[in-house]
Amino acid sequence: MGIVFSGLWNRLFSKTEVKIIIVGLDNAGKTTILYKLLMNQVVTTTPTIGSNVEEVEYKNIKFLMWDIGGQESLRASWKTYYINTKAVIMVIDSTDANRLPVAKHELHQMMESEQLQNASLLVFANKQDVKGALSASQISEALGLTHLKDRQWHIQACSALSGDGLFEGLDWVVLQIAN
Ligand SMILES: Nc1nc2c(ncn2[C@@H]2O[C@H](COP(=O)(O)OP(=O)(O)OP(=O)(O)O)[C@@H](O)[C@H]2O)c(=O)[nH]1
Ligand SMILES: [Mg+2]
Repeated sequence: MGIVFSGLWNRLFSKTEVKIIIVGLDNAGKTTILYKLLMNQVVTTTPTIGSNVEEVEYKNIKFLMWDIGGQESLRASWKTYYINTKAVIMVIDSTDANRLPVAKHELHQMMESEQLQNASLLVFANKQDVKGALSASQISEALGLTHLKDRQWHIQACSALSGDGLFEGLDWVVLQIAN
């Protein structure tokens, strides 16, 4: 049974490339997350101008992950990355309570896009290793996730430094894609 299932899984996904975009405000930890997923290493980052793109293979799925710069002046360009996106990963700095309203605004605006209508949404409540970080449920509340209409969404607490929570989040994306 397991062999039959994994054969089916391979046939479904082995040649497919699944596009993911990683968005969020500057300093949220997007680039750190991308390279932790890719290499299991914490890299030294500088603010992303434009984007980084990497292929991350997980559970026999090839994810094409676009990490997009989050500075204010770059946010208008996020929409140029939307086409064919299967999942959006929104990264939140859980220690940056002051800018949660800005993150909420960007998120809800993005979710109105026609091109993202069928995309699943994974929110990473990042930097959980920092004392005093807001919990995933506090972030969920602040972002108004329950108000999103017709959207498969999930919030996952994580730390890009330790890696805790990252693959749990990706497991949820895998399930959405399989469905
Ligand atoms: N303590 C802690 N620091 C983190 C974590 N993730 C990222 N950082 C730090 O946060 C800073 C910003 O990380 P980046 O990955 O460059 O942030 P970004 O979201 O890519 O930022 P932009 O490219 O400007 O949009 C860096 O100093 C990281 O080391 C985390 O989980 N915990
Ligand atoms: Mg970056």
